[in-house]
Amino acid sequence: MEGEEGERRRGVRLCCLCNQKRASLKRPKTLQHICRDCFYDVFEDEIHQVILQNHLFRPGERIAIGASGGKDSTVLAYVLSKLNRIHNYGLHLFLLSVDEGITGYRDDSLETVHRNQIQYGLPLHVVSYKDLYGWTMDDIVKLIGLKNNCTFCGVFRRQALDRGASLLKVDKIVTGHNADDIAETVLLNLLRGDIARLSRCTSITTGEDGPIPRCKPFKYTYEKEIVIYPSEFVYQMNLNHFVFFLHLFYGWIRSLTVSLRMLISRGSTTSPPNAFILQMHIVVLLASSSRIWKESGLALLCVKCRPRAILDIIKSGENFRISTTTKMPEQGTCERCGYISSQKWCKACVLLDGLNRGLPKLGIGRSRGSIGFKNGNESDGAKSIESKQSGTLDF
Ligand SMILES: Nc1ncnc2c1ncn2[C@@H]1O[C@H](COP(=O)(O)OP(=O)(O)OP(=O)(O)O)[C@@H](O)[C@H]1O
Repeated sequence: MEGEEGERRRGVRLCCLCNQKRASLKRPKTLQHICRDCFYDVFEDEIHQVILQNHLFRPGERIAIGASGGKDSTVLAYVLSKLNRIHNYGLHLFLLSVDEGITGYRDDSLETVHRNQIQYGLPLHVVSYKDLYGWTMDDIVKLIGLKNNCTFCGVFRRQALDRGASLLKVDKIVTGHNADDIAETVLLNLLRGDIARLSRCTSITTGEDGPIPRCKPFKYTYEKEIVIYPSEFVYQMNLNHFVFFLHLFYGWIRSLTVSLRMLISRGSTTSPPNAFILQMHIVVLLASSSRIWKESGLALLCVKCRPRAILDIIKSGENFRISTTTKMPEQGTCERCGYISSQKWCKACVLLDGLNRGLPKLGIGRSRGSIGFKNGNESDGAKSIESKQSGTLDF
């Protein structure tokens, strides 16, 4: 108490949650000035509440964490194993990584996943495009060139994660998609008029009718907070802060050089520069639509002053109601591999067929005209559920 009085007298701002310790950061989600301990507590507790309120898991379930080696999935693996331990969820957790075969990018991030396997004591399973499809992304880029290769990467990754998950016999897959990813996807789907995706991109659990459901425990977690959180590792492990930040700095420099290298060689579009280009496209699209600009674009840009903008966009996405007369794609299974598909062949099989026949562009773009709708009603306006990527949620 004396300490608190003393801090006050010295004009030090106290944490607005515990009112005892010195506030050391401004929380990006709420702009509250809080101390480090309270930040870690609220960060973890909010995710715990999201898991409980949405009944994401049941005791005894086997859960695969989609581990890309990036910040989101690394923090997800750490937080989920901690919550599982302290709240006795009773989950069996696994790390599942997809190696797309992108030299200088995925091989680097897989090193992180291998480190996480040891640090968190979680079993790791890696599935590769080379083993599953006979092609690496590097091979595909060589064949198809600079444009459109993200279609291959996205479609194959989605299916590869499902295939890896079924090998592990898991009940669910969790991914590190965060609130910013979801808000971005809502806006993209809105701008593209993609009703089918708009209706499901805000769901915390998707694919319940597919092979393995996918959950997003970070649905309401802000990316900026995920970036702040890792210093918890330092704190918990009593590591030397200098060494940690040196390591972090080294990581940034390394990803910057990889990004620049890929930008110069204009390699695979899964690279960070393309994510940046995509975001730039959104800004341009927002700028060209005055209404959206007013209602959400401006809010997005002013997210620093009005952090709720991200949650509001997610809420608007959740509140969308689809008219009952809108025809939605009919889900079935691929005649070739048995994967979910609204067409005769799933998108991965169409793409793979094109690659193997030396006609890689065969399956790119809308599937109209290539392989007809299963039930023959192609002209009804319903589009393939796997026909194109839309936002960061489709991977
Ligand atoms: N190669 C992969 N292997 C396994 N899971 C993946 C892979 N790529 C993406 N994911 C999953 O999808 C989520 C979102 O992927 P995205 O490509 O948008 O990366 P991100 O937003 O930078 O996330 P991260 O920081 O975890 O890489 C990741 O958090 C991860 O759970």
